[in-house]
Amino acid sequence: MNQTKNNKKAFKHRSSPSRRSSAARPSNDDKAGLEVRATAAKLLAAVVDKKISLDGILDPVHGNPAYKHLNDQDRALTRAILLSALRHLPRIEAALASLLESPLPQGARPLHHVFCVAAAQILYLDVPSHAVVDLAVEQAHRDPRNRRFAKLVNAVLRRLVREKDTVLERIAAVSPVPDWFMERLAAAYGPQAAGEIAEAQLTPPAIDITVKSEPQRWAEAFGGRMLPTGSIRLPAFEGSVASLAGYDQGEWWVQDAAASIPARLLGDIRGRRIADLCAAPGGKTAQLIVAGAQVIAVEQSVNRMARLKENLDRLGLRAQLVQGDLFDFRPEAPLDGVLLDAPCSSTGTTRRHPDVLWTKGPEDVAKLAALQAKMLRHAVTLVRPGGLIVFSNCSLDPLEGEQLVADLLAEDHGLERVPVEPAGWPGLENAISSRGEFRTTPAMLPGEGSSTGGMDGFFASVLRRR
Ligand SMILES: C[S@@+](CC[C@H](N)C(=O)[O-])C[C@H]1O[C@@H](n2cnc3c(N)ncnc32)[C@H](O)[C@@H]1O
Repeated sequence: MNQTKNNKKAFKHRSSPSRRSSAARPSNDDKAGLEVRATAAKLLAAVVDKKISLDGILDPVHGNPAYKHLNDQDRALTRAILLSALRHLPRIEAALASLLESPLPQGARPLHHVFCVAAAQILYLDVPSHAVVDLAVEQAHRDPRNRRFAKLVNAVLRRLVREKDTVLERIAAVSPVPDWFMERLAAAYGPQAAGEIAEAQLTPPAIDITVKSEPQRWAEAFGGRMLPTGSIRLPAFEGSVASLAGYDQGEWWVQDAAASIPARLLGDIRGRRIADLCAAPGGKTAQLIVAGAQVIAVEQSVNRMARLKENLDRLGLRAQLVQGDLFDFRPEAPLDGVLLDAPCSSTGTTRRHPDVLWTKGPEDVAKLAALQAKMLRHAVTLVRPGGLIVFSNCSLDPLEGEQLVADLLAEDHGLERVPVEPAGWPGLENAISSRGEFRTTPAMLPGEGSSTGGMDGFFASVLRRR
């Protein structure tokens, strides 16, 4: 009750930095901390309010200037705060709402983001809580839009620190994903599985790699876990993957276990002419080349094609590179197979890209599904009779997967589905549907010992041209 009174007063209170004692002012050491928090709040606003993708904002070359200006350590902290805030946003908002007597004034979005950035650290990150509160209060003081709420920030966040355990218990029942996404998950997978998928997306993913050869030897060398799918799951480590053994020598590449399956569904492709129609950054192109195919990699984006080329160069692999729109791509002769790993809503990758759920909505799913259907109809025309088409993407939505393929088959393009055979992967028994399609979710693949479980949500279907 006392707290409530304080909050009420704090709404009315106005203070200016000049009225505060010098002891309350931040030291030089805190300046970097303040810059990190201010940048995190600004970037959270860009994602949530302006629907800008986090990958674009955090791009080391083309990204947000305030972020690029930070040193490596501060960038890492900013990124960790943002990922945590976005992963847990509905629960953070519920926690704050339970401590505020009345909702923040309309239009107080900058204040909302200051609160969310601080609460993400207090509830979910290993950062000293008193420092988080002090920095948030100072941050509020420094922004004319938030200055009059500085006391409220102080009161609410101190209470959050004191009551952290009870608050965490209280918000555990709050759905961790936005309503639109939970509704779609529940409609597709049923309420229980939808809840499990939503919870699974809260766990940051482990790093999986695909090796050119000798997976068992590499698994032992890294102390990693050999996954039933053939990928190696690395143990937790600090630092960059580029510093690990075999990276410079091009022995392996980073690729989620689920993402490594679609290319393999083309079967024995030694000597076959295969086009990878949406190729960059090239994880699946590399798999097709290593499997012995003559590969044509088609990619529309100039920047992403440059990245694909860099990746193949590092791996010492060669493909014919075609930079351009796949709708303009016509091979000289019909192909033996195509892989269409189409651009999608990416809702299967929310463990690493939690911003997706805040930057995209049901209308994007529908738009992307329509584009994918158009791409798939074109892809079909590129293969010879008897040739295979693998259609895949990392969406969890049937509109971009099961439904899309069923609609295409109903149109009759002279196509038949080739059922994917159950592979007998322990822990992944449900990854092949009764229709013979590959479907994973982040809730699949249990953890083992200290090795994290989970995998990206992926869909893949194999079609044959009659
Ligand atoms: C899901 S990503 C592909 C990932 C890739 N297959 C891999 O495993 O590394 C989709 C790619 O399709 C590309 N793309 C989108 N529209 C395209 C089009 N009309 N023609 C060719 N590429 C396109 C995007 O630029 C993006 O790189």
